[in-house]
Amino acid sequence: MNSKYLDLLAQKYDCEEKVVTEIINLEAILNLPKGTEHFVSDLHGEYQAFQHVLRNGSGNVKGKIEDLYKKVLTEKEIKEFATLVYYPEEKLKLMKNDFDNERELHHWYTVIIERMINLISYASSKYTRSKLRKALPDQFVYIVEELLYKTDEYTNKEPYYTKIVQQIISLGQADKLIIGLAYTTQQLVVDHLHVVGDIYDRGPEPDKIMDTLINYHSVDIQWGNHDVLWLGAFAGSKVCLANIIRICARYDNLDIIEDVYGINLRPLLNLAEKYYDDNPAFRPKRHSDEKVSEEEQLQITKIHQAIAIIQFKLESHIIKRRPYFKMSERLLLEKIDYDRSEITIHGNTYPLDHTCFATINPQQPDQLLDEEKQVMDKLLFSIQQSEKLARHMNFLMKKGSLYLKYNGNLLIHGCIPLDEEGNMEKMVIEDKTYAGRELLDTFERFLREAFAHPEETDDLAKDMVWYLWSGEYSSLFGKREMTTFERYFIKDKKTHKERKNPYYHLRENEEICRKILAEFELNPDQGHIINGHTPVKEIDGENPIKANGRMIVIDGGFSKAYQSTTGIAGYTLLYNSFGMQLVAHKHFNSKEDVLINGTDVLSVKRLVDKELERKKVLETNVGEEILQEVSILNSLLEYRYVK
Ligand SMILES: O=P(O)(O)OC[C@H]1O[C@](O)(COP(=O)(O)O)[C@@H](O)[C@@H]1O
Ligand SMILES: [Mn+2]
Repeated sequence: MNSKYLDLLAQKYDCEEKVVTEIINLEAILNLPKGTEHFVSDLHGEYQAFQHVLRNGSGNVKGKIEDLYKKVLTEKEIKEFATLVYYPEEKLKLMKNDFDNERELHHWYTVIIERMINLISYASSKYTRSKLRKALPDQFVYIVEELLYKTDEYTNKEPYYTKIVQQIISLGQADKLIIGLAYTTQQLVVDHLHVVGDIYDRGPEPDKIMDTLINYHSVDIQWGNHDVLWLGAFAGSKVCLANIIRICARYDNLDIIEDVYGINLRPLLNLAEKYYDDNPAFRPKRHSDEKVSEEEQLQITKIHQAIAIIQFKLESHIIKRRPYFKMSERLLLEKIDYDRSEITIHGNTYPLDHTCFATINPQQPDQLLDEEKQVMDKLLFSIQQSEKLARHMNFLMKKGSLYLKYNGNLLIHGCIPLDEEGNMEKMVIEDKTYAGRELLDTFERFLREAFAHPEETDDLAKDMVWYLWSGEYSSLFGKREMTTFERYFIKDKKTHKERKNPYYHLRENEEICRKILAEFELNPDQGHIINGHTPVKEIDGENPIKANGRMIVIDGGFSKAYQSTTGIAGYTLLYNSFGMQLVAHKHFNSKEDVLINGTDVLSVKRLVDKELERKKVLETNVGEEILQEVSILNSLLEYRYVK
């Protein structure tokens, strides 16, 4: 090993004992049980529902409480305790109303603090003390450690501990301590979080999800098609930008653009007011619980049309300059007979409804008006200036990838494009042919290049991001063509259908899944493909565990817009040292409902895989890294200290 490097390392480990201690520490960690991984996907801006799943660790918190207290507490007490761990601030407020006097309250504090300490002790039993220390509330580390590690064999210390707890209470610190301990528990029950794509779009609060993830102790993200659309927009792709604004208008979420990310929509509104009117095809989808005034709805409807038409024009430019995208069938504006108000697609002619083509010149239908160009320039300028969006997008890049190999599993939002025979589909990009893993790596390279050059708007990397959103061989889209235009303007529902990539029926087949795992150099006997993107229609009896357990689909639809078709409100997956469990979540009503009624939304847990022997850190990705560190430290020991 390079001696310069070892010299540098020796500055940190400046005596033999330090190196030896670290080696012993790392070796010990390798033999601990593997930490619990938590998989979620398709959050689609549903911050509240996501918070709940995160806070209860997909049922893990309640499970641990039950292990400890099933025999001593009633079901109601267990529910109350669990709710206190999920939402400590709010639940404390509610609980405190129940006590008639201070004495009763103090007694309750004493009991609860002891239970919480027990719970933490249990939940942290597979971690090192140092890891636990990092998870403890800063201001109480010393006190909590005293309480945690009390060995009271000789009962000498009993009064000492009782005194500590009483002091905390009488000094008015009990609430703070309980809140801190609740968050520590939440952190301990899940070691690492995987977000298998689609944080953005449809729901109202993707920004809050991003803030939560930024503050989360350990997370990775596999980008979803909606996430790359946002990345593309921020990175300079105008067509991606038009798309995100269109989707926000469609779902009545323009305040995300305007208020949350501070992007000025005034120029777009002015354009929209000038050329558009009311149009039933473009009215926003209402949030069930919110009322939009008629005036506001009309404004959104106009913006929605203005940005959709800009999007269709811009798409046409990309399709023309990238013939190898093979999307000429999507040059829809050119397939319109503007006099007859008809369109011919795939050889069939359909009447057009609810048209809004005031800015389109039939001779050159994809030409943007100067006003439209200016609006897009201003929007792009504004979006690239947004500090908050910059923070969120940089994090998405830093923690994200198109797919991830983690502890033997393949995590991917969309699909691996396949043909009907199950072969990896090929795509030619600038005269080179790619397929399978290589195609995905190429897509990711383009995305990173696009992000690194926000000043470019029309280069291949930028166009590629849009291809990832809607191209036939995109691993994120997974469908043959996106029929947005048809859904706005053509009645015939046949034209709305988006044909899925054969992957989506072939993934039921174990051999196919094994082949995909092998393509990614993963062990097909042990690995799983963990997929998001397509809602599992449990209502129709669809099983999220496919291909003899090799394939697990965890998009059950956090997205409210999709819950009526799925029948549930999302799947999540837990993978601990004993194996993998799939958790189905029922519809999440509200935080208030949980607080008052203790209704936990998760329902059935299903076993996916059981480990024959408890899995250790040694057998994980983290274990691999630790082994490398140990090897480096051994080199240092030899080079520097062993004479
Ligand atoms: O329901 P909407 O808003 O029309 O969106 C439909 C579009 O969303 C997509 O399903 C992509 O979003 P998902 O990744 O959530 O499936 C497209 O295939 C489709 O064109
Ligand atoms: Mn998706």
